Amino acid sequence: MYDLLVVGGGAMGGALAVGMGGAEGGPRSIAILDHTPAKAQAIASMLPAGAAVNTLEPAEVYLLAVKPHHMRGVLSSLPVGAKAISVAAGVRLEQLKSWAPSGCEVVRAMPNTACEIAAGVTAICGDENDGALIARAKELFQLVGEVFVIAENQFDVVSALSGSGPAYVFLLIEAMQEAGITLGIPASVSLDLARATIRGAGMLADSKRVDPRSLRLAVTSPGGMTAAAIAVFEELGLRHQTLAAVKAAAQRAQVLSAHADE
Ligand SMILES: NC(=O)C1=CN([C@@H]2O[C@H](COP(=O)(O)OP(=O)(O)OC[C@H]3O[C@@H](n4cnc5c(N)ncnc54)[C@H](OP(=O)(O)O)[C@@H]3O)[C@@H](O)[C@H]2O)C=CC1
Ligand SMILES: O=C(O)[C@@H]1CCC=N1
Repeated sequence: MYDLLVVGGGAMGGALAVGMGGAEGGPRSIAILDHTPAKAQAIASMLPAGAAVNTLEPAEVYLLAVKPHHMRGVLSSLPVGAKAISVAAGVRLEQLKSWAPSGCEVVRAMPNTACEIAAGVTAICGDENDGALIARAKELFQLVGEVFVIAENQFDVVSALSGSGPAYVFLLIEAMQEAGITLGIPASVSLDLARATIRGAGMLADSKRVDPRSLRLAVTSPGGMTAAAIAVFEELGLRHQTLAAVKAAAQRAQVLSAHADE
């Protein structure tokens, strides 16, 4: 029996398998199942104890990392009594449980792709009577970053913040690079500057653990360059845009949930 079987060797399943498989004290054996065997094999080859499999072989825990509309098919094929963790956006516990065979336990997790390098953030939720599986999910996801156990009614907003969040930061890196290029900096230098700046700012915010506003003010000399830039961001509505974007992502979760039922 495998300690963990990851179904779906795409962006998220791959990141989790690589992150968990490479972590000290992680699952001793990880199997990966994907529609495309070569994808599963590529992931397995990166792990000390990884195997690509072609069917749902016995496993202590099944980590389901397929798209929301594939979740019903995968859950209904699980063995009776299986323990499963779904990372699908939007798809609710009630739906997941209704598709799984009898005696299965299912909880939800919302990781992000930084789990691949053990710098992820994962939210977990489950029903009260699934405490043991919630605890196991917590152990697994703590191998690859920070974990928050939250109520399911907060899951869509949390998913929109930390699940999708890396993409917002990558968009900012792209935008900073493009600004540099437009203003005369070579593309590679501009990208290196943007990337290193985001890394340093993230690390500083994380290590200081203070209100990010105070970190911002420390950069923003009155009447200086940064103040000129921040004034433009505020005038163009960065905060409003961010709220609208996070809201759009959270609302999309409801559509994904409805489509998963079809
Ligand atoms: N990407 C991210 O940052 C995050 C994603 N998620 C969630 O993770 C899930 C996966 O997303 P993501 O990794 O981006 O998607 P991908 O499309 O990259 O990966 C999904 C993989 O699963 C395969 N697959 C689908 N059905 C089966 C099946 N029955 N058996 C075996 N393999 C199957 C797909 O193959 P094929 O392409 O041939 O269908 C594909 O390779 C989604 O539910 C998403 O909501 C959650 C948090 C963050
Ligand atoms: O975009 C998506 O739907 C998934 C969920 C969070 C990140 N990626």
